[in-house]
Amino acid sequence: MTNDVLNALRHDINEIDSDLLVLLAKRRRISHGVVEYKIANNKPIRDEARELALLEKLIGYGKSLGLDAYYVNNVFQTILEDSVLHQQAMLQKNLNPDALSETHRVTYLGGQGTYSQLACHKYFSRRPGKLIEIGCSSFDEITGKVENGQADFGLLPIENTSSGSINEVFDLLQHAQVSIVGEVTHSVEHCLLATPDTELSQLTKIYAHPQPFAQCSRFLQGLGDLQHETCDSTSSALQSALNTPNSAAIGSAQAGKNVGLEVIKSNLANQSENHSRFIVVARKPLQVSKQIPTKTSLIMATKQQAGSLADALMVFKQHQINLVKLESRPVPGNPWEEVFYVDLEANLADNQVKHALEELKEHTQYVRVLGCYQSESLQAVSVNT
Ligand SMILES: O=C(O)C(=O)C[C@]1(C(=O)O)C=C[C@@H](O)C=C1
Repeated sequence: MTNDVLNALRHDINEIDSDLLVLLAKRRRISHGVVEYKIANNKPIRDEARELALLEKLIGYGKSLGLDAYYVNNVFQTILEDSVLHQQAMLQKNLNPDALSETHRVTYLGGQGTYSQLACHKYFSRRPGKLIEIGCSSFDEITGKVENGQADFGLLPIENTSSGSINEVFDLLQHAQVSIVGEVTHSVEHCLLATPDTELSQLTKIYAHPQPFAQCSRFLQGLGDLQHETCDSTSSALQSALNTPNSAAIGSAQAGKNVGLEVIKSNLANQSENHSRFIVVARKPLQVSKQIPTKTSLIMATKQQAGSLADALMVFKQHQINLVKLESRPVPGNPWEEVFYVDLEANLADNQVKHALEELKEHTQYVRVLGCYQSESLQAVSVNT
């Protein structure tokens, strides 16, 4: 094949890709039209029966065109997720017109190319308005900036599929004067990044934030006796690797590229599916529409007596509220006392949640609502392929 033939084929591919983008943008605009109908008629945003019917039809049609079911299903699940999340964000904007203004000042850990920045872009891409980003060097600084009004929103990583809960953030939520107003999940693809021409065998030191160190522990054990230096953020780890010969940092390929570091090894995480969930915090709580899946997060301290946690949890069962997370953390200054973080699959405005919170007071020393927000962990409909 000559170069000209290759160029002609690439030209055709480029044209098809552009056409696909035009169609995707058109589909999204039509989906925005549907949300107006759903607002006016008080219908749930998600229609799983419609999604299933759509996927089955598309998979069948795809087969007739020689496209396999797995491929068609994956492509359209992504399109549907985008459509649902956009519709939900529009609904929320409609319900809280003042909360999302023309510009959002958002603060997160680190800077360019960090996972926090990628998650921030993902979350705010669905919310119209200009984004002003403020990098911070600690979680305390993030909530501090939201509390004192220097930022409208803060983004905090709360859990990861490899390393579990991020305790520092749970502890911060005990006293920070902020409300959880959103969540976003982002896939984390850890790479070992070093200056050009550095070989794995030459490394003597690795820089990273404690979270990537924990999430890549198996890979790091396999490297033997290298020095590990923990950094405040991935951004500072990258800077250190840039300035120290025979060293590397752990971060995303994009973060490395931004500062001139190259990937010398990828897929470092213990689990191949490595995702982090971030919460979005603001000074004031938001209202969440009953037309979308919602989470309510609480913090509670049970009484110091036998069975009090079980009694507290029974309250949720009696009110048929699904509990999706339960985390315990020690109370600073009170050794052996624990507080519990609870995520409920429910809306604070629901009567059963109001009643449950009232009853919970009998079984706890205190309960505080941390926030009620749109749940972005969508469960894809399952299709027989
Ligand atoms: O058909 C609808 O009700 C839509 O809102 C559109 C759409 C889609 O993008 O195809 C989006 C969300 C629903 O869960 C189902 C389908």
